[in-house]
Amino acid sequence: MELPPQPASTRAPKRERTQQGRLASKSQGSAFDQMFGDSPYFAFVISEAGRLLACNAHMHSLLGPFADDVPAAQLYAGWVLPMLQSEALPTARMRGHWRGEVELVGHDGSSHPVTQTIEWRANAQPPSYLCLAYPLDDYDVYESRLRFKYLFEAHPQPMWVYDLETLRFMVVNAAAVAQYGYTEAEFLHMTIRDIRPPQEVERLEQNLAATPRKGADQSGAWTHVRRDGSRLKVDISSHAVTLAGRPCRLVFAHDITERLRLQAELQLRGRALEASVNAVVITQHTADGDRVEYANPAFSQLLGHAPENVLGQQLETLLGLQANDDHQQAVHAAMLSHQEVTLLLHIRHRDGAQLWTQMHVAPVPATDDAIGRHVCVLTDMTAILDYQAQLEHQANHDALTGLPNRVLLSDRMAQAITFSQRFGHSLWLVAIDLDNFKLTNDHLGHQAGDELLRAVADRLCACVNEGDTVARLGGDEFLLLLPVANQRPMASLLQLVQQAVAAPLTLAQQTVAVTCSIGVSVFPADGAEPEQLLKHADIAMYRAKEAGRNQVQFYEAAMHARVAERALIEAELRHALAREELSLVYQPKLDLRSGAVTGMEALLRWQHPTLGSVSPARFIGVAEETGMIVAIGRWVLRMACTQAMAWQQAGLPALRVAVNLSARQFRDQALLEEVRAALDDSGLAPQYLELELTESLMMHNVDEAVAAIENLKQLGIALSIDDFGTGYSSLAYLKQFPVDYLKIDQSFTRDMLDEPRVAAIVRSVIALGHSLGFKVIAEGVETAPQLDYLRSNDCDEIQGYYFSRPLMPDAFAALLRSS
Ligand SMILES: Nc1nc2c(ncn2[C@@H]2O[C@H](COP(=O)(O)O[C@H]3[C@@H](O)[C@H](n4cnc5c(=O)[nH]c(N)nc54)O[C@@H]3COP(=O)(O)O)[C@@H](O)[C@H]2O)c(=O)[nH]1
Repeated sequence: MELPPQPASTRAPKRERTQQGRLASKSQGSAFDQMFGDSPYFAFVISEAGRLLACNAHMHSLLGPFADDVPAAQLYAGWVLPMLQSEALPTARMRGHWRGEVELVGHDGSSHPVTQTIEWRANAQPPSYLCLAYPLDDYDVYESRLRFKYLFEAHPQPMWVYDLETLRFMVVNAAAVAQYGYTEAEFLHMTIRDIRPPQEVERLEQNLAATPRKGADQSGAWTHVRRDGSRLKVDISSHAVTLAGRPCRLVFAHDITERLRLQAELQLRGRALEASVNAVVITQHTADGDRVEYANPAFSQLLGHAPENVLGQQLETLLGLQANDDHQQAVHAAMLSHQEVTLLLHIRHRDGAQLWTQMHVAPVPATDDAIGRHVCVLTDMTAILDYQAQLEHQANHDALTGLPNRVLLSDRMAQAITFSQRFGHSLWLVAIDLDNFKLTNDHLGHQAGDELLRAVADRLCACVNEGDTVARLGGDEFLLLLPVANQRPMASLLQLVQQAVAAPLTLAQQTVAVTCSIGVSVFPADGAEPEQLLKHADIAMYRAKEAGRNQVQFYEAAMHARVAERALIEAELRHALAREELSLVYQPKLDLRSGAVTGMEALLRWQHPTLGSVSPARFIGVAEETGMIVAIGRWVLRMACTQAMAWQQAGLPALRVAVNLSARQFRDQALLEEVRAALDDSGLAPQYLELELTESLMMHNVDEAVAAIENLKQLGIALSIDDFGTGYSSLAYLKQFPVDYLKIDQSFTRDMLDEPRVAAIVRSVIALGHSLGFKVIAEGVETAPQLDYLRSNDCDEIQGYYFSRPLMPDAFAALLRSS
């Protein structure tokens, strides 16, 4: 019920009273007029909202006039209003009626103590309170005041009346005593200034100055001080009353300290929600889903919806969840679960972008069991999950080619083995290693090498089916994991892989073709464990390399022994130089026309304490692959020069010593300097040193080989092409090499008398060598017919067991002396 200011005390003109009478008739009908129109009592009707709906003529003439829609509060003295609000109307509403003494006031300020009954008429149109009041006699007044005193005293709301002129407290109730800590007696010696802090006194004075003597009801928030000095915030409502004939004000002081504290706290929490970087949304459960009741700015920002478009919307729609997909169902279940649930959701931004969010759903406890509201906190996990996915990808994939790496391959192998076991299929592991990749890398640069590896990766992927795995294990090693079901044509697949890898490509403006060596192990025949299968595929691949590269080898148990031997050789060879287990033997070369010894080839020997004499065929390849050949070759070069010089110094004929140069040595940047140093340190004149280079070594990168050979040649040494005929030589290139000798490979010498085709090759090589200005020497000459054939076909020199096996230095010196 409102407490509006009381209107000025003026009587209404007759016309208004008539209108007011009509107000009563309109609202309540003639029944009200018939019953109460002429009554000497006050009869009136109050609406539910506290407005005067009708009144009888007695009331209108004595207290009115009343305008339309008058607040009922205007009919009563100020002190009555709290009782009316807190007791009279609620009791009438609850029990049907209420009876008590109140004070009605006329517009002229006249006071009318009355006994009033209030009846709640729920069925009236509109539902309303019917109020009947009749004046009190003196005893009634005394009794009424007594009742008021009790009500005042016992009321839980702190109240007092103060004198408007002296500002002294005239009466205070027990609740005020409790709220402020003063005794009643203390209060009665105080003024209302005494409960104000100094800074509020001026405001009080201004307020009092503005308060008319019998002025309006007032309200406002004030700070008061208790007896102990502590402060409290109070909501004051003050009403003009007359006590002991003096103008006073009745004051209600409602302590709102706690309410303000809670408000401030709520404001703070509200601010925290608004400022939160996490999206917070409150939903209300309805028959058609959970609808947004509140959403903080972070929620709008997360999903790209304008804040005003979010309220009232279905949460699942805003999250962009598809009906009945897993995430939508998870949200739905969480909302019905009555529990706090945390979900990881794939949601959709308004622009369609997919986002990963963690959504914590907390139900807000409702008074009954019904599902009410939920507070949902959404944390954007997109960046962290993307980062995790990136890390996971990096951990499982090769950075250069993007192919699965060894880690992911292990996983896939384990899965594939399980799958193959379950369905009775076999599984092929195909280890692929590029042939001479190192050469490409060194000659064309790492960038070109990387490009080659990427191209090979793409080509391998193009060869296989979905469900196969192409992995890169590092360097130039690739692996295919191929489940074999339904008579898959594996032979043609391997052929396809070989062809795909070997197809020419342009790298660093050069056309390059790289072959590969392939090793295959098969599950379950070659092993049941991933590691074992990998190892066996690897062994087969090494076998393919050993067997001349560019071929496919399937794993066989016997290969294992070869691998073990290779590992042993490698381990022991590392110490061979330091332990002085290496030595050189020398095999003479003869001029076919004169029969004179023209020179000798230095050949390496390894005498191991337990392995015995280890043939170069067993260890040169290992030395080459591991890079040990560089140090060993340097030693051979120095030793051969020193020995040749020693023989010269010993008075033996000055002969040229030939030293084999491996591919690794040839590519070594320090080679030129090492040859120069070997000559300088030994004192051997350059024309007495010959380097034997293999054909394949020279043809790999012709331009670089030509440049390197020219540099060596400028030292004044001789050069020969070893094993000629076993590789591929372009005649166009051959012309460019400033070499001295072509050396016919011993396999041709061996077969030339038995195979006319080989004999024809030998004859062509001799002719070719001569046409290019080279001398031709045949190695591996073991018989007189071989020697005769070579001589009759104009070969220049020979080397072989027919004349001499490779000899120890002393034996070689003896041979020289005797020849
Ligand atoms: N990079 C280096 N390679 C070297 C060095 N020393 C040797 N080798 C290479 O090892 C391969 C095997 O050499 P080896 O066992 O010494 O065999 C050589 C001769 O003993 C053998 N030979 C000579 N005459 C005959 C014969 O009439 N019949 C026959 N069956 N074999 C014979 O031929 C090998 C010489 O070959 P080549 O070098 O091609 O002239 C071999 O490839 C060596 O090159 C070294 O220090 N560094």
